[in-house]
Amino acid sequence: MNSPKLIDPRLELICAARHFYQQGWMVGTSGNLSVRLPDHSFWITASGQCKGELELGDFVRIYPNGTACPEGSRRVEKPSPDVKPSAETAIHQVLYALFPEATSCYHVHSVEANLVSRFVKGDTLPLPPLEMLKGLGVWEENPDCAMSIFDNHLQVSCIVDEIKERFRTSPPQLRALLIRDHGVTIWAPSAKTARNDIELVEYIFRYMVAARGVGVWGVGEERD
Ligand SMILES: CSCCC(=O)C(=O)COP(=O)(O)O
Ligand SMILES: [Zn+2]
Repeated sequence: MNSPKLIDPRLELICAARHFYQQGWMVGTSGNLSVRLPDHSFWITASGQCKGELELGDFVRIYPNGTACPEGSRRVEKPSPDVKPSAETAIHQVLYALFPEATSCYHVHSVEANLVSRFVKGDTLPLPPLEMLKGLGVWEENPDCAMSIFDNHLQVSCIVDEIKERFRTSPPQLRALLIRDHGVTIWAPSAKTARNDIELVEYIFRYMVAARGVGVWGVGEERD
């Protein structure tokens, strides 16, 4: 009997990135995706790669102490010295640390995410009570649901510190956060769920932008 073939988890990230690129959510080199392995290391997209054309060599494996696998070791998982992990690796790291059930973390940049991030000044974005929220685990009649928003900072470590601080004291309603004028990040228990969740949150953002355009009242605005 043949033993089942192990599928390289980077392949799923390559497919997801190509799909998001085609949607216009990972234009150019924007966004980053990671997948966590049973040993708690994770593969993350290398910095500055075109996300529509990723190959197996465009990933870096980060180990629990936060370092990439050392070159020259038997497990060379940094394809060459000039390949650097995503500049936003620390965001993936903090989310994996805060949410141990997460095995995938996806971050994309869409026009709609940036528009809705300006609908409010505060640190949460109320979401319209759409049926789609059920796909994100919100099973309530007329749900009062909001997504956490963080300010964008040039220093990624500042964004990380704010995520750590806020989520430690008040866990988010959804497995998602929005960085203002930047993009959304989701974390999920599987790659399949992560891809689904990105699609759903982007649908909700699109709806919110369209609803504003046709004057639907009160959608995604701060409540009094
Ligand atoms: C043009 S994208 C600017 C950096 C960023 O926000 C991003 O998501 C991609 O950075 P990476 O280092 O992961 O390529
Ligand atoms: Zn980004």
